[in-house]
Amino acid sequence: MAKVTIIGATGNVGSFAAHTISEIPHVTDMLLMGRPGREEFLEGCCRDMADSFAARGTQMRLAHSTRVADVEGSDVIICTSGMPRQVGQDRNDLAFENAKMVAETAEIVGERAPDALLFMVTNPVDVMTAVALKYSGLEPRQVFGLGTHLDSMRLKALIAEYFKVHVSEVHTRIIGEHGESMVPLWSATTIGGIQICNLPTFSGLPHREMMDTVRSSGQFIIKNKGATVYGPGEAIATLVRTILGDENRILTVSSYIRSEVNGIGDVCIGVPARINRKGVFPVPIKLADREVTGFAASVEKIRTITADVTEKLEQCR
Ligand SMILES: NC(=O)c1ccc[n+]([C@@H]2O[C@H](COP(=O)([O-])OP(=O)(O)OC[C@H]3O[C@@H](n4cnc5c(N)ncnc54)[C@H](O)[C@@H]3O)[C@@H](O)[C@H]2O)c1
Ligand SMILES: O=C(O)C[C@H](O)C(=O)O
Repeated sequence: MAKVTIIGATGNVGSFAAHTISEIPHVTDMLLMGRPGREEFLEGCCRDMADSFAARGTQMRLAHSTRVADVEGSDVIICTSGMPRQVGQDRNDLAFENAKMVAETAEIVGERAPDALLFMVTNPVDVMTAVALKYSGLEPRQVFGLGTHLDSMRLKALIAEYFKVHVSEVHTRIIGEHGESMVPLWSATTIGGIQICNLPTFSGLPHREMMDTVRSSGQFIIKNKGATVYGPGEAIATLVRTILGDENRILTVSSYIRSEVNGIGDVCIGVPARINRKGVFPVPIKLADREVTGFAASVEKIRTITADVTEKLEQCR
């Protein structure tokens, strides 16, 4: 039995995520939240969703609101509100504008729903996770972001296609920034449980091209259809299912690390974490030398942007 709130439910990602989450059996209540002035649109969303529930036989209480204070009683709060990037923009270009909204929202969430898990989707997601953690006052296990889970899914699909195997046979991870400096962990990539470097065909794998495709996927989709929706929506639902099912799966999300990755820490960034009903728990790992160099650079980049945004936020408060 759980209540899930989606802040930004009138947007592209929020509205599709609401629909995918409505298929999770643990969810008994869903609150769709939008900005003041969007009441009619939210009513329309609820009515439309109720029609789909009727077709599927889903039984769920559905409500809408434009007051963030109504998050009270939520088990999971997903923040998808904020500006998306336009063609040619980097996700980090959105940092300060979205941080203002995230800080304000997170403060209210911290006051009204101190036991909830706060799940950030808004970009740049690693920086927004840090801002949400700071301003909500919640514990690090309670605040996390979609991180490199979506990038890991994208890479997994490309590897499965290359080796002509089902995606469930592929385990792989991308860590670091959900952005240009992301780092693939080839050392942690397996197919059918066999390390990828022990497969003779590995030498022909177009690593660089695959990572170029993953890095540019968001931009490609935005250019062609305006927004990325289905991938993020399904990725969000996977995380919510993992939490509410208390599944203890290890997924790669943006989380506050102290020193879990080769002693590197004090940043919110994409890392493997065990996820259950209590929240998100980064798994201590030791990376190969080449991977550490890439990860350290990614951490440095995110730490610098986070510090800059936080300083600017403090100045305008
Ligand atoms: N982390 C990821 O993997 C991932 C994936 C997809 C999208 N995103 C991010 O999610 C966010 C939403 O993307 P979208 O395509 O749904 O955008 P969208 O424009 O369709 O929706 C944005 C929503 O946020 C609301 N909003 C915008 N500015 C706001 C503000 N200042 N205060 C309150 N609400 C505000 C809008 O009313 C709307 O409901 C973007 O930041 C986007 O980059 C992240
Ligand atoms: O690329 C974007 O801006 C949206 C999202 O982060 C994505 O990777 O799909």
